[in-house]
Order: sequence, then structure tokens, then C-alpha cells
Amino acid sequence: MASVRKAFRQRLVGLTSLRAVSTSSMGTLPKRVKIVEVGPRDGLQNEKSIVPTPVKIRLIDMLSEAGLPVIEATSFVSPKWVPQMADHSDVLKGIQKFPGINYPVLTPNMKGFEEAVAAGAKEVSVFSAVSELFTRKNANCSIEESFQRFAGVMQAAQAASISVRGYVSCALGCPYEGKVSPAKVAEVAKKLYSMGCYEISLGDTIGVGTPGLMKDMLTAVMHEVPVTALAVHCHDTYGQALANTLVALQMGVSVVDSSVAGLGGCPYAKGASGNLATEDLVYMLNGLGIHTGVNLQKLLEAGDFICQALNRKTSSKVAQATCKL
Ligand SMILES: CC(C)(COP(=O)([O-])OP(=O)([O-])OC[C@H]1O[C@@H](n2cnc3c(N)ncnc32)[C@H](O)[C@@H]1OP(=O)([O-])[O-])[C@@H](O)C(=O)NCCC(=O)NCCSC(=O)C[C@@](C)(O)CC(=O)[O-]
Repeated sequence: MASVRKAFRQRLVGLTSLRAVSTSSMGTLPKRVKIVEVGPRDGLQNEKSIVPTPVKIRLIDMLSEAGLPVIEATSFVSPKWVPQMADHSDVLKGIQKFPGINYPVLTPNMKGFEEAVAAGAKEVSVFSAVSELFTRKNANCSIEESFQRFAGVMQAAQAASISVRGYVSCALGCPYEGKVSPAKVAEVAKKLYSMGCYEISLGDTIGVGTPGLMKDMLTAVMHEVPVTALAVHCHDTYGQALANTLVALQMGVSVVDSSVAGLGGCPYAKGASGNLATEDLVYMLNGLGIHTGVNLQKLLEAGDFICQALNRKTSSKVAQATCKL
């Protein structure tokens, strides 16, 4: 039965190579896209029951086998705030490190950074937001204080030749303050970039954005940060994640965050649902002839694995469509 299902899936997955759409009418699209898989961190951090460490490790290994070039493995935040990530060091030490794959981890402050480095981290991410209220709930500080915390992290990271990625949350809307201004997103993104973050991921934390909002926000940010240093990170609460991501690609962005099986949500953003499902992103990019290096079949298997472990139905439309047996 499993082999019949696999063959069925392979046939459906193969359909993407037919390229139903001519891409010439769609503007300039990148030839390749770097996918940043955030499932093991963003995907799992909101899970109420603690996922066993070996399950997290196996998930990351399966994602590595699927060819994801960047896999955000865990976060070195306070276990009092996010108990699900308390096993961060064991996860980071336990995973297989595939050559050519980066395994960044979230570090909100020096304590997190030092523990991450001790566990072998070679790349870290810091996170700020456009909204004061969200930052207070998420990191117990103001936006300005979050930058002060990062200054130490940036300095230590530079000394240790560790790359730092920066997140800007609430880039298309805030659960506490509502609308946000594109100029404010540009200001926070510029600050992170000028502090030394090599890549800035713009997060639609609660998935309220629409393509028009994405276009306006990116237009403002691209005045301050080169598009080659930008990534988008869309949650799919209102079913807009893939559309918003496509707009970003048309505007020249070539780094996209997503989460296997569409897992995810931020514990401090009530109502936020999962991220854009990596399977759905890869299917779309395959259909557009955009190279990712990801094996969709193996990715689907990783999605099956984690959904079974969580006793949860996948949120990926592609996984649902290819799982009819
Ligand atoms: C930022 C802090 C740590 C400040 O937390 P705090 O309580 O303000 O920190 P503090 O400096 O006052 O210290 C209080 C206690 O926490 C400890 N502590 C301090 N730092 C650490 C650390 N790194 N690891 C472990 N422990 C730590 C510290 O040692 C002390 O322990 P005590 O003396 O009371 O026993 C806290 O607010 C926190 O952990 N927040 C977690 C936020 C989080 O993980 N949010 C989800 C990730 S962001 C996200 O999902 C959005 C994103 C990135 O995906 C993009 C998008 O979608 O928009």
C-alpha cells in the first residue's frame, strides 16, 4: 500500500514539470530561490505538548535529506517563555550536519548566543518587530532595547565569524496595534541591516497581508536594504501566503521562509496560524521552473513524519492532494 501511495504521489508531483503557465507574462522571476525551512523552530514552538527531542532531530535530518539549504533548527530563548524549545542544545548537537546546509538558531540576547555557540551554532538569528506592543509581549522589551541586546550579539558574532540573520515581525500587520506603516518596517529593517545582519526576513506574523500590502511594504524596504538581502516570511492565516510570496518574487526577492506541513505560529501573536507550507512553495516554484534543489517527494515524507508524530493533519494543500490513497 505504501509503495502504491508513493508511486501515486510521484506521478502527481511530476505534474509540476509540465509548467502549465508561461512565465514570460509574470514579470522577472528569480532563476533560483533559497528556501529557509523554519518548521523545526517556528513550526514547533507553538505546540502545546512537548515534542520528544529524537522526533525533532529526525525531522531535521529528513529535511536535510530533502535538500533544504537552510533549516532553522531551534531557538535559544528562555524555557520559561517557550518550553517547547528547552531542548535546544540537545537538538543542535544531535542533528546530522549535512555539508552545504546551514542550521541557524534564534538567539534573543547574549545568554542565548553563548549557549548556542557552545552547542555548535554557526549561524544565529535575532528578532525585532515593527510594533512596540508586540515586542513587549514577545521579548519583554521595547524595540530600542531589543537593538541594544542585539548590539552585543552582533559584536560577539562578528568576532566568532558567525553570520547573523535578522527578523522583522508584524511587517504587514500587528495583533495588538493593527495596521503598520511600510516606512516603519523599512526603518527597522535598515537598522538590522546596518548593524550587520546579512539577511533581513520580513515576517507577516499573523498572516493578514494581501499582495497589495506586500508590494507597498517591499517598495519602502527596498529603498533602504538591497533586495538581495531580503527574505519574506508569510503565515497563512487568511490563505494569502503563496500569493504574497509570489508578489515578493516578482519584485526580486529570492529568499523565502516556509514551514514543512504548514506548521507554525508565534506564541505571542494570538490567532496566527501556520507558515506557508514548504511543500506548496516548492510545488509552485517547480511549476514556474525556478530551481530550489529540494526533492518534493522527500519533503512530503518529512511532512508525513511530523504530522504523524503530532497526530495532526497537514496544512499543506500539496500533501493533501497527493495523499488521496
Ligand atoms: C527574550 C527573553 C529571553 C527576555 O526575557 P526576560 O525575562 O525579559 O529576560 P531577563 O534578562 O530579565 O532574564 C530573566 C530570566 O530569564 C533568563 N534568560 C534570559 N535570556 C535567556 C535565554 N536566552 N535563554 C534562557 N534563559 C534566559 C535569565 O537568566 C533570567 O533567569 P532567572 O534569573 O530568572 O532564573 C524572553 O522574552 C524570551 O525568551 N522570549 C521568547 C520569545 C520567543 O521565542 N518568541 C517566538 C520567536 S519570534 C517569532 O516567532 C517571530 C518570527 C521570528 O518567527 C517571525 C515572524 O513570524 O514574525
